[in-house]
Amino acid sequence: MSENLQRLFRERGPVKTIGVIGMGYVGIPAAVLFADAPEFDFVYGFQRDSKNSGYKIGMLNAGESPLKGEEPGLEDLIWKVVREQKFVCTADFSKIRECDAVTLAIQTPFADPKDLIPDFTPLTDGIRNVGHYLTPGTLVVLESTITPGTTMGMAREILEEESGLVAGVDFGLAHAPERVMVGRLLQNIREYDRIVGGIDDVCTTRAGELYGPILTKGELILMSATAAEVTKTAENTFRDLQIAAVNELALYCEAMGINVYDVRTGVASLKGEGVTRAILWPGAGVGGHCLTKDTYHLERGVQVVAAEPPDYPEGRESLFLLARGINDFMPSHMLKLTKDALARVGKDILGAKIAVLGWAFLNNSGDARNTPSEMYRDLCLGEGADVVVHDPYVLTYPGVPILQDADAVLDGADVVAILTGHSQYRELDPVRCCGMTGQAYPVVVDGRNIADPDAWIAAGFVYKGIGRGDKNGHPLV
Ligand SMILES: NC(=O)C1=CN([C@@H]2O[C@H](COP(=O)(O)OP(=O)(O)OC[C@H]3O[C@@H](n4cnc5c(N)ncnc54)[C@H](O)[C@@H]3O)[C@@H](O)[C@H]2O)C=CC1
Ligand SMILES: CC(=O)N[C@@H]1[C@@H](OP(=O)(O)OP(=O)(O)OC[C@H]2O[C@@H](n3ccc(=O)[nH]c3=O)[C@H](O)[C@@H]2O)O[C@H](C(=O)O)[C@@H](O)[C@@H]1O
Repeated sequence: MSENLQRLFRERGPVKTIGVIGMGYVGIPAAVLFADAPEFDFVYGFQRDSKNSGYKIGMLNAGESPLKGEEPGLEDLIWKVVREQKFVCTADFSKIRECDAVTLAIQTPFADPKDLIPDFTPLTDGIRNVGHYLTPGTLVVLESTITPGTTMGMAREILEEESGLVAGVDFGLAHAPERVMVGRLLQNIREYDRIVGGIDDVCTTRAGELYGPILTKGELILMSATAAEVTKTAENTFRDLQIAAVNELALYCEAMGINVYDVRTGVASLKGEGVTRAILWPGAGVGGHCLTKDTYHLERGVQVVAAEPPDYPEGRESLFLLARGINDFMPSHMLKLTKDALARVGKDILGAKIAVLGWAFLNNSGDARNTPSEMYRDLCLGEGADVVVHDPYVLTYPGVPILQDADAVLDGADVVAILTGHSQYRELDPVRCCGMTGQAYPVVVDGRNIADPDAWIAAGFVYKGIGRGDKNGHPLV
């Protein structure tokens, strides 16, 4: 069967014209890197002319980047490939007929973060478009983060239905997940190893020929399409698991009256040939666009792909889902630390003013997607507290006033809760902060190991810190 496809690839020759669908954080850098590679002749950037994103077409064709934030080298590269007439952005999907390879980098959000069912509508719309214009001998690659089983399942079915062609016989199909981080898009695509997985070996090889030319330090790692889908979701599932492990350790250390950071230093010191303990950092919770969803993609994937449920300890919850539960528990633990500290000075959380320092989910970032700070704020509001939020990078957030004036947030606060490890919070002067609160014994709850316990206790705070069992029961000064 794949001999036919091999023949078609041979007749077509090496990939020369590429189509990238979805001009976003993933599609734009990929498209211009393909366009800049001497191995390829021309790249179409396909972008639907939608209300929200249609503006990107004009910007890109003028050599400008529509992406927010600093992306070193990206705008120069866009300008270069546009000037050299190696790249054009278009909403004319019929140009797919001219492409030897088409990649799809379309968003795959969750319809409702609570139900964690992915909304593949934009992606299936894109796949349908590709199928409509698909010609024999073309390679189709899904780059979006997808539930394992999607390439071999939904994507293949739609492409075959729309084109009347057969995957693996008339056209190639593969998955090559993205690992880029906003802020270093070009560097990540060039330097990270690239997972490439075809629905069969012929497709995997062809897909490797597509990505090889844009890698500098990165190596190709070839596997099956489903293994590539599992790799992408598992790499974030494992990071979430590592964080959950150290969060659980922090809770134990608090209960045992010891300092989790001493333990962390000790554990991390165990190094040697093949010996490592990838112990990460405990904190107030796990936010972001990746770790908060990819575990659920993996869990759903095993239901889709496995003919039989996996063999697993009877009645035991998935370790990966338990890890998600522990990480999502950390804002509740921050609430418990808050209430315990207030009780130490005869106060109740009802009516207390809580100053939340940090809304972004990541230190020194303005990205607040799925931020644990929101979980903590909601819990405090549910207890009748008055919550004010400070963040130096997040300027607005739907339904939540975010202040950039720390003094205004600290003024009269009963509690100072540090939810994000922004560097500037390390510079806070506890004595001045205590004065700003105007309280006899204000509370500080440190979710990111930012505050020096002794300094804040000496300044008159009731201190609580995640994992700081050695300090959390300190005598009042
Ligand atoms: N942004 C990131 O840092 C990373 C993203 N990813 C994954 O890559 C995928 C893409 O993510 P982003 O680039 O961030 O999304 P994005 O939202 O920035 O870009 C998607 C683009 O596709 C366009 N689009 C949507 N439906 C379309 C259609 N039917 N036809 C043509 N264009 C269409 C949108 O208008 C938008 O311009 C997602 O699955 C995401 O999970 C993976 C790793 C990192
Ligand atoms: C392409 C992609 O999906 N990249 C992922 C991305 O993860 P993300 O942007 O979500 O950042 P992250 O550093 O994992 O942090 C996620 C959340 O976890 C928390 N976090 C992170 C590390 C840690 O030791 N403890 C902890 O509590 C952070 O505060 C944050 O709320 O960036 C990670 C990275 O930068 O290392 C990378 O490992 C992930 O695979």
